[in-house]
Amino acid sequence: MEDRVSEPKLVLVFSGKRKSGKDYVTDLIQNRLGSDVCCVLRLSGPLKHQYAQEHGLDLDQLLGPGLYKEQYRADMIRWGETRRRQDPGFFCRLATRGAQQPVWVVSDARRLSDLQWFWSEFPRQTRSVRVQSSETTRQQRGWSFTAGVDDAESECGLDSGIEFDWIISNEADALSLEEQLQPILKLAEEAADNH
Ligand SMILES: Nc1ncnc2c1ncn2[C@@H]1O[C@H](COP(=O)(O)OP(=O)(O)O)[C@@H](O)[C@H]1O
Ligand SMILES: C[C@@](O)(CCOP(=O)(O)OP(=O)(O)O)CC(=O)O
Repeated sequence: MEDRVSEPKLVLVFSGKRKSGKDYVTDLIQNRLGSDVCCVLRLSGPLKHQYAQEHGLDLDQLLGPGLYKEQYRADMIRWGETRRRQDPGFFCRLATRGAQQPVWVVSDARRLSDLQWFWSEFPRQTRSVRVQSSETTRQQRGWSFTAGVDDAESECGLDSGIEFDWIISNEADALSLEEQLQPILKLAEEAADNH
């Protein structure tokens, strides 16, 4: 267990394919709860930070949504996997260090080891959420299949074998996100009230 000033009351661990809308949905949750109550934690944050430093790259561009990140994605995946093999909780620990809000929203779990780390560190508080969109919708948002990325563990590691606590369908013709997120927001508000 880490040395922490305070433990989170609720940890919502999100996963989903590229352009399924993980950032969109997790930002929406944070906007609804407010940044005093809820922080969005990205496991890719410390990964990109360290990768940029070691390779002399522009961190801001790696953190952004543009093509720059995509040029380095396959190599970042390989680099991150080497790190995770030595220590599966490495990026989880770095990403959660210093988080003080009662509700943590982790926007980008990709592998079973990511989820296992949260289940093991915060067994009572952790809930898993999957964001799903069709390939057509993801294509409309700019996705196209890239070998070495979309067929790798980084994108497929949580495709099967997990019973997610919630599955959110992020599609124009699905129930509105407001409605789908209602039980999650209710749980988060209760967790924050008991803080
Ligand atoms: N429900 C939605 N309504 C409008 N735009 C959306 C919606 N979901 C996702 N998007 C847009 O699609 C793009 C990809 O979403 P993003 O959250 O970045 O995906 P991911 O983090 O899963 O790769 C972004 O430009 C985002 O604003
Ligand atoms: C090397 C990565 O961490 C890059 C992740 O970058 P983002 O989290 O920005 O990706 P998307 O939101 O899916 O576009 C992937 C990994 O395997 O760890």
